[in-house]
Amino acid sequence: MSSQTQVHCAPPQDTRFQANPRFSSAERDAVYRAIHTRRDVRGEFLPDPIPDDVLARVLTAAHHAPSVGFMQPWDFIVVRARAVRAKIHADFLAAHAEAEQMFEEGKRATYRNLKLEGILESPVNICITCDRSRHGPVVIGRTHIGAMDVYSAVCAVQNLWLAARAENLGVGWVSILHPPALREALGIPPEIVPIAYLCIGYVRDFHARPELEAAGWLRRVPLPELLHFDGWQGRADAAGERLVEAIDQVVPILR
Ligand SMILES: Cc1cc2c(cc1C)N(C[C@H](O)[C@H](O)[C@H](O)COP(=O)(O)O)c1[nH]c(=O)[nH]c(=O)c1N2
Repeated sequence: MSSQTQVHCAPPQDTRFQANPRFSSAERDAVYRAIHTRRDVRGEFLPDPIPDDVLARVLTAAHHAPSVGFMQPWDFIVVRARAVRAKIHADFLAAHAEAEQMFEEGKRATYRNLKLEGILESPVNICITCDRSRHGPVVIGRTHIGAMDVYSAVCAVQNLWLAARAENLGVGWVSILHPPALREALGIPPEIVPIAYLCIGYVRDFHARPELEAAGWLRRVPLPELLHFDGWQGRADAAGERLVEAIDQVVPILR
């Protein structure tokens, strides 16, 4: 990065980034609003450019994700060149046609008609990668579960996704790609793992519900169905029942 484009994201006098003050209820609600109104965006992108300061904040948010042993295994490939995006889009079309055949016959037409990427419509694509050998072979927290570095890179994806929502930017994750084609298009070295290919840009609209839910593909599973108490086979005691009742009272913002 050139010195002219240096980003000052959190100057010490800026109280927004002080560690200790408690969140006000308005700040808390803003965080939940970002979580509940974040959407996977495919077909709603506008071509408007993303200002550098906005993109800088979103990337800085991604870089401040948690990571195993503070490894920060990620890199960010910012893709604007249409020719590069066109290459990746061509691979998407090939993978998408293959994917269709993997579903049972009755679902193929529905799958074919789903919009599952915005590679060319969005002005910027970002590939987040994972350098599994960064800082050497032994990493605090990855000594016994080897995939922790990959999970860390996914945390960066989620930070980016939420920060983008707060900036009124849509993000769509495209994983219907052949990894070798992605590597080739972006010149990713063999030791680096591509984790997420993301389309990012301003949007006409954020859908109120996940598009796959609106299309009748899958529904959101009620949270109580996913709760287990004191073990996989555990049953709710009185405290568990109270928690389930409390969950029923949670009204996700704007839903
Ligand atoms: C790891 C991973 C991979 C993908 C996705 C997500 C994640 C987490 N999603 C987005 C996914 O379909 C979406 O998150 C869910 O449908 C829920 O919708 P909302 O994100 O809540 O709008 C996604 N969407 C899409 O249109 N094409 C894709 O290839 C992918 N791939």
